[in-house]
Amino acid sequence: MASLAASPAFSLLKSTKAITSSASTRARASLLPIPSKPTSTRPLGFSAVLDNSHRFSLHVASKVHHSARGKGSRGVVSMAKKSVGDLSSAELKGKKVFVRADLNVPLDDNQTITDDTRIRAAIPTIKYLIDNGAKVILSTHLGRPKGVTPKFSLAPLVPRLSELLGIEVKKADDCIGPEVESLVASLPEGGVLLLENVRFYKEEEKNDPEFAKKLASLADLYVNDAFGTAHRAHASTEGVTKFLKPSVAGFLLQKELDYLVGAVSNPKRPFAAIVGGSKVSSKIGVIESLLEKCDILLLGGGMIFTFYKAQGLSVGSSLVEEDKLELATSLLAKAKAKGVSLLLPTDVVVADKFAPDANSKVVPASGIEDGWMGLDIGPDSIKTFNEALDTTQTVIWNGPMGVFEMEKFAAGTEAVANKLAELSEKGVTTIIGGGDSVAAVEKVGVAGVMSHISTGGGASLELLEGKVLPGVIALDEAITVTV
Ligand SMILES: Nc1ncnc2c1ncn2[C@@H]1O[C@H](COP(=O)(O)OP(=O)(O)OP(=O)(O)O)[C@@H](O)[C@H]1O
Ligand SMILES: O=C(O)[C@H](O)COP(=O)(O)O
Repeated sequence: MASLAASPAFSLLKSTKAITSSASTRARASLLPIPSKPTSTRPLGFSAVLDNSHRFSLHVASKVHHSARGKGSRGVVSMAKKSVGDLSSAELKGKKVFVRADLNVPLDDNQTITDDTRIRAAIPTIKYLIDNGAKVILSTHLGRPKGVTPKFSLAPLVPRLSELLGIEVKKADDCIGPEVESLVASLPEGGVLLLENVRFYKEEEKNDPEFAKKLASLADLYVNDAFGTAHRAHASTEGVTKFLKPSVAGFLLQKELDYLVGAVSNPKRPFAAIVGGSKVSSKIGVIESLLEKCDILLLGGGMIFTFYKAQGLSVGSSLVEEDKLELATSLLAKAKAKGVSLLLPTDVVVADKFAPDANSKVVPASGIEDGWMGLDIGPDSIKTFNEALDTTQTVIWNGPMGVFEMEKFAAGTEAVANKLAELSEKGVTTIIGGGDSVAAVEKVGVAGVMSHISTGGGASLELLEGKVLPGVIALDEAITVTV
């Protein structure tokens, strides 16, 4: 951490506070005290805790009504989302269950699935329903079609789904209407019918109530397991819940919430966040939200040059968002005020052009010359990041450290992937928050050892920003009261 570490600016960024000092405060802050007299006017707010069984609970402050309690008494009303696992065999046997999954998988020009992660992730919920004698009506979107578009048909998904489920999955050519209704009527217990791409109807994305009602009319109850689409208020993710009860969360949705909300809001500490990617502008919300929760924040990727420039360093022709210099300064100040140890890379790999065959060299953060652009973090930074990560118990990662698509600039991203794999094997909770970081851990071949890899890009970013997802909030609550 040679030059930058020695600079006054850098030392200001380092926390002087013991890393664990705020842990208990933060844990307490995530509990809602039961008020001493009845109230219906508490401010709107959300917080999340993991209970002893590691189950995510969403606390909806605005909806809490309590009877009088003695002054000073504390308790928690847990409004966890009801899960498909809460439904017994008796409640499921013979029932038609509308399952919204996110099977929006990449297909190549031959209509071959190039990554089946999302299909595999949807299997536990479907299997649970099959094993309990339900009739599964499976729905998803694929791509962003404008009307009926053959290349976005779900037909290529059927063989893989059938193989993974070990049964012959039937497919409908539509997602509503008489043909679908008759296929549903002939569905046996334990059978699966895949409806055609729900986005073939523009009413889906418009969250049209009449369309939602038609989808709902096919089934007796609703399971949302489409985490990747939970940030969309669409007919099959949100509208349908108004017509189908119960409406519950699938196992994948539950797991995503457990990690991206539960483990992040109430982490084993020290808790580090690693944020990279191209631009600071697309990660402002995530950084601000994580600054409230983490002990260590490591920044990498193209966004670091905006931070460098804000500190008066030369950045050559590196990616810089000129209109975000003040924001970068304020984020650094915020980290300091919050006692978060924020580490910026102290050296970078620079290139003379944005190309795989560019000339490259390693320079200190303060040594980027005109005509050169930073495309990866350097070896000193990797070492310092690794040392910081060695102290942690929970790590969340979103966004690559460099232009990892080009071999010459992939070392920083691959080093983080390998470090997280090593930590995960030692029992540290490691969460990969979607997007390109997922591609990076897959490229390095360490995806299997991470505690959690999110199946949602936009949805995981929104959750990490602290937003409430429409597809989640619409589901039934399983209210438990703990005093
Ligand atoms: N120093 C850099 N200069 C320019 N681009 C960079 C740099 N470092 C990383 N990138 C690019 O940033 C892109 C990823 O940024 P993005 O903000 O989209 O991250 P993400 O959140 O992981 O991805 P997604 O948008 O898919 O969720 C990669 O394509 C990578 O090549
Ligand atoms: O791939 C995704 O992020 C989800 O399937 C959501 O797709 P969308 O961005 O087209 O809504």
